[in-house]
Amino acid sequence: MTYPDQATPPDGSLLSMAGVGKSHGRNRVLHDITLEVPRGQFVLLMGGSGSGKTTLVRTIAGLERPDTGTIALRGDRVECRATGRFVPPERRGLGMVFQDYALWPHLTCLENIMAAMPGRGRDRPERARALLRDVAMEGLEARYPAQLSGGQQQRIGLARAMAARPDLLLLDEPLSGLDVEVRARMRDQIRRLVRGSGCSALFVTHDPVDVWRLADRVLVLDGGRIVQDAAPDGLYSRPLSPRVARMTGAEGAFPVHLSRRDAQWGIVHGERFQPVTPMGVGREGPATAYLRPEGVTQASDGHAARRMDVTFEAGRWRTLWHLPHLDWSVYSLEDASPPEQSFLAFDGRHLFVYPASDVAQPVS
Ligand SMILES: Nc1ncnc2c1ncn2[C@@H]1O[C@H](COP(=O)(O)OP(=O)(O)OP(=O)(O)O)[C@@H](O)[C@H]1O
Repeated sequence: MTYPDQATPPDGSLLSMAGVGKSHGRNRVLHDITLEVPRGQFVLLMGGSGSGKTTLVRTIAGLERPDTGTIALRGDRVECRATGRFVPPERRGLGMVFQDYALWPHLTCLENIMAAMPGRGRDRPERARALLRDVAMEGLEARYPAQLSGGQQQRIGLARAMAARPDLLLLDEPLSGLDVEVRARMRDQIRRLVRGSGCSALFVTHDPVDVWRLADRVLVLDGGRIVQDAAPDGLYSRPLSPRVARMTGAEGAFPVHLSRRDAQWGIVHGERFQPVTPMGVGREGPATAYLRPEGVTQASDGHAARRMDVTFEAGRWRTLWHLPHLDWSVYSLEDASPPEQSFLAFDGRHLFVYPASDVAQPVS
């Protein structure tokens, strides 16, 4: 879909992209990206390495120009290849936080934040201090960037991005490179700041935890195309590709034969008909299955299984089982320490079946 050149984008959209395409030489990096982001929405952008996430964010920022299509912010065109219209990054009213977002080295933390505030209002130091408090950096206002840890620099980068009161914040892997604890804290701060300000965010990440903690909506990019656009619960209940299944905790890939019985899809294991959730497979035949631990329970009429490994995680036993007659290795989550031998049953709502050729690449 593309809008006629002078047409107004749909009402209420903060960001509107239509038919945006981009190539680097012969490498097509973005294909016909068409997207609306309303005000106040937190959008996650996920996808494998090289899927085009950074390029997409950079075209919205105006740091890179697409070859085709239009981009509008607040209803105004900022990029239109057909007319040549181009609004430079500094006039797009966006906040940006990138993984290696450089702070001005010769300015203190407080000065870095104040320098990003438009106008000359007398309340600037006070507002800058409030932002420092928001990112838990009070007391460090006189420090220079070189005197800060990576996580602290990233927090100042976030405060600086918010200083101009943007209505759209672009974040390109702002948490990568931070250790787990700092990452969790920073994630909470981003959530609080973005929610508190009412701005929209477009957040690039490889970390599935971000989906559950931050997103209103998730866009999955593959080969420069948006292949899934869903709320987190939709992503969980209907992962459209093996990659997304893996992002939501499923393991595979098990070769299976998909069958249909009484209008129900399933796989046949000996005498048993195991219901499944078919994803993009419309006929019987060879297929590939992915299973989530939430769909595995011990049951006396289940498949014989041998415990291979067990770890205690967040109050539960995450157990790896081997099922010899299926030759599947699957995880379960147990409330009590599991026995060495047991029987396992599967819940078809967590057992996803894809065309045989679809096998997930690593998530990152
Ligand atoms: N300046 C450039 N010149 C040539 N090719 C480029 C350039 N920038 C990006 N690419 C290519 O475009 C594709 C998409 O890159 P991009 O950085 O947008 O992916 P990504 O999804 O952000 O990846 P990652 O998760 O690894 O950061 C890749 O194949 C990359 O090699």
